[in-house]
Amino acid sequence: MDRDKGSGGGAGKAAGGSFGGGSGGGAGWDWSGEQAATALLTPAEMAEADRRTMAAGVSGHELMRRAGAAVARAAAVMRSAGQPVLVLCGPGNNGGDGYVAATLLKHWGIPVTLLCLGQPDQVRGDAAEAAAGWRAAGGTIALLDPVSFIANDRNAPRPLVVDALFGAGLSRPLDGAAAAAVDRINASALPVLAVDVPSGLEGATGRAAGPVVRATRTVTFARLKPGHVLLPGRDLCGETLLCDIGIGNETISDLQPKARLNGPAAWGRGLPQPARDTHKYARGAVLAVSGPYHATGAIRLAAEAALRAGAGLVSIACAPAATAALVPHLTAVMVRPLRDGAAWADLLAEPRFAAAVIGPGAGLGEGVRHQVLDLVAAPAGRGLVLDADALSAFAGDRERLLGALRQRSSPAILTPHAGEFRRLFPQAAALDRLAAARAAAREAGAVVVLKGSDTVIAAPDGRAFVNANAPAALATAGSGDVLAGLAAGLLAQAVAPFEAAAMAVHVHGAAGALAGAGMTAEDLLPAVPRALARLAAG
Ligand SMILES: NC(=O)C1=CN([C@@H]2O[C@H](COP(=O)(O)OP(=O)(O)OC[C@H]3O[C@@H](n4cnc5c(N)ncnc54)[C@H](O)[C@@H]3O)[C@@H](O)[C@H]2O)[C@@H](O)CC1
Ligand SMILES: [K+]
Repeated sequence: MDRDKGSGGGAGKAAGGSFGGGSGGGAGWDWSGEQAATALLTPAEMAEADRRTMAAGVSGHELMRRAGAAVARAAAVMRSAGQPVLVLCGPGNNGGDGYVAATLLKHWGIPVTLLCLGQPDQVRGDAAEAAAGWRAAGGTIALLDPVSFIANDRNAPRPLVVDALFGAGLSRPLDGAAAAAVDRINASALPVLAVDVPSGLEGATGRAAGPVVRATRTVTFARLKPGHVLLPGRDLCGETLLCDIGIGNETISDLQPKARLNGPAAWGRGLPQPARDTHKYARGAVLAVSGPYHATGAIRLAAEAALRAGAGLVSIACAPAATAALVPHLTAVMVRPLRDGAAWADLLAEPRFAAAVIGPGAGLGEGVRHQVLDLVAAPAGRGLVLDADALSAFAGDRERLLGALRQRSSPAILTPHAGEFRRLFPQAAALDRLAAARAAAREAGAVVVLKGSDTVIAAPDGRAFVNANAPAALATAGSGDVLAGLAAGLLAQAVAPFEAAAMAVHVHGAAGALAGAGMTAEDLLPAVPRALARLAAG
């Protein structure tokens, strides 16, 4: 199969490094178990998996046959009774899948029309063979005229559109006839089944630099790609169906992919469970640092979330003036008023605290910067979550924070939303979200949780989880404070920072789904134990 040609020159090279297979490509991630199913493959990695599968003896034609058959099955299920199917084929192997699907649908007695973008005699390799198969089955290939290919006539039958124009081989934004065709598809409001990715979408990033098909459903092969879960790609795909085309787990794990879909199957371990004979001191203590009197609510949310995540004890350190605002609203969480610098130093030196969280409601002054830097420099082994103001306070002095973070032996967790991220990592912010979080994590030597509906959790070595379980209702005041607290609570239980961050994000999303529409951050707190119970039950 002539795939290298259409893969933008990327075959054999993943963005940002060579494929694994021995030279430490994705060191630190075990791919031997069910985690292999959670890999998110870049189009370049997918093309390489395809090439290796072919080298192992499965022909390119056979791979295309399997992919096309999966598309045909999906189309047959999706169309309503009597509905015709309109298959739109592009010039590469994505179009090849379309020819195979059209041939099968015709065999099954389903009315199919096939239109081809560009000259059919320019189709090469396996796609040309698939086109020949379609012709041999009695099919005709007409040229796609972007102006007229979808009838305006309201009485004409409304077909199911199979979008096999461009897939993983997209090498530049769509323009000309391709762009016009995409615009026409989108304006038609017809149901669309996209092959691999909606045409125009970048599989590696979930972005589209030009026109892109808005699909109802997308069939993809072997593994999800980042573009299926990152926004806006996830929305443009509609419902995504993943189909096996016989690319083995071993082939994929040999590539040592650097991204996973976040969730229990991806972590390689479960959430921490208390031992039967444990006690509160053994479950890990969290130190949460409060802001001033008028801004104590945020740290209370974080502190209570840390307790619910399983920390044995949580103490909020605060200025004496803030005590009166905190105490009436707390029960299990303890309050530690700090009368002077000596008390702060004593607190930092207490070995009991396994993790700390600072930032929610903290304020932006030099005092906060000092507290943050003291915590960053705290004894090795203490986990640290920096959120909100703990990040924004360094907007004009970023190197001071990043330099200190890089000195840590165990990475801190940074949990910026897009605005905080831009302030701290202005250069990385121009990249796509996956690349941005990775660049920031590398620069800071920290785990970076770039928050959003498609939160990316990146480690300094380039590994990343992409999260997709967050309901829109999570975008509410105080929600991030709960997330920061969950991460601190997991760090306190000796979960490693990268996994703790990924678990916190997933639990946060699951709690949000349970709390439901109209929820507030307070509602998230009681939903956390319910989310944990569901996750524990599998
Ligand atoms: N494991 C795999 O890699 C498999 C891939 N398959 C299919 O093969 C597809 C990838 O095939 P290809 O690599 O041939 O790529 P595509 O079919 O996505 O597109 C490649 C062609 O489009 C042209 N092109 C790229 N961007 C363009 C633009 N903006 N405007 C106009 N022309 C443009 C290229 O020059 C090339 O001719 C996948 O998406 C999938 O559908 C399946 O057949 C099964 C297995
Ligand atoms: K497509």
